[in-house]
Amino acid sequence: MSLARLRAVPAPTEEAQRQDALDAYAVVDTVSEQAYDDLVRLAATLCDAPAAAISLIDRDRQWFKARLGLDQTQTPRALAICDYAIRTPEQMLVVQDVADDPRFSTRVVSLGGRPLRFYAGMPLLSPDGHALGTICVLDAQPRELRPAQRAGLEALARQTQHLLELRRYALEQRRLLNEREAFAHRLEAAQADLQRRHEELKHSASHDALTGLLNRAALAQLRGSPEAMRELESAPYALLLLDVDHFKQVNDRYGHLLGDRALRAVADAVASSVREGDVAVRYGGEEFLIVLPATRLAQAYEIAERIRARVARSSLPFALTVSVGVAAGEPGRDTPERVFDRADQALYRAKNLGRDRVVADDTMLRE
Ligand SMILES: Nc1nc2c(ncn2[C@@H]2O[C@H](COP(=O)(O)OP(=O)(O)OP(=O)(O)O)[C@@H](O)[C@H]2O)c(=O)[nH]1
Repeated sequence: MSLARLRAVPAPTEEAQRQDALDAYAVVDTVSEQAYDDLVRLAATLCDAPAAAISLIDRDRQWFKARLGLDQTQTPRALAICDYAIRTPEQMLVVQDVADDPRFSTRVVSLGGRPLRFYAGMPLLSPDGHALGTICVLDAQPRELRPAQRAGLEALARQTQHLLELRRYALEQRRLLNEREAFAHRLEAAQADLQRRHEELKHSASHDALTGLLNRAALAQLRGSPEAMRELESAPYALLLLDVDHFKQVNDRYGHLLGDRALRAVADAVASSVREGDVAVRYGGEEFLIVLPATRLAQAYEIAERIRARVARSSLPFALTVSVGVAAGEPGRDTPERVFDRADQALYRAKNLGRDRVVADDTMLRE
């Protein structure tokens, strides 16, 4: 081989691809591993050499993944004979006497304090032919390799390549696994987000945005559910129909924002006065319907009074009052619509009697 060919420096793009190939193994600067150490020991024994190494040619240095009889863990690339070896990737580089060869300095590596004289390195290739480094044997005296030793060193180079491939395969598997896990997490998060949006949508379809109480659609759904109606009509129940007094004036005098605040105050008074299982609905603009299952008229009247008193005490910059009509239903006797009509008539009377009051329907007592 000519000197010129040995000196040929790889083109920058070729070198960049070679470096990428080496980086794909993520092996430089990793801890020592028994499998690589064993290959180096085998190389030294086979070639009857005091030193051997698996050398990887990194950007500006050679780094030894495994070494035997060598003092350094790495050297500058410019001093690395292995860097020459990888420029002829398909063949072994043998330097019988480094001291006789003007290309190399004997100070490149030191073998137990003695200068290097003999070098034989077989390039390690990636599957697409990029030379990553070498497996090499070294000696402090000039010499040659027997053909069987050359063949053995070539075989060990192939074994080193297999080891490196296994490493890359394991890394790739881990990367795919991580990717799959990340994807599964993203999917889970997206599903949770979808579920949350679904719940939000379901909530907003059945709740009034201003007050947080149920809306008319939810009431219609309740009315349409035979199961819910059976449950309601299994015991005496009551309905409250509540209307804010002179609410138009509130809006006109104080504006819609304060009007909205007043509606929220009424809703709060309602929500804090009913039990779990009661159904509070914003029925119209300033009208509320409260369904009280298993409740008799007198008890319902008390609840209505409590709501009325709480509204009157709410902290608003103006006085706010409500009128409430109360009616009760007997199972098997009154339809909910009939009870509703009675509550509505009671509310009408409350308004006519001067507002800010609760009026109970007494037709049941009279009938
Ligand atoms: N701020 C606000 N006002 C509303 C809302 N919904 C309905 N209103 C107003 O509520 C008022 C209801 O007025 P009316 O039905 O005339 O009754 P009122 O003024 O309360 O009088 P009485 O019921 O007879 O005491 C109207 O002015 C509506 O514009 C709302 O969501 N926010």
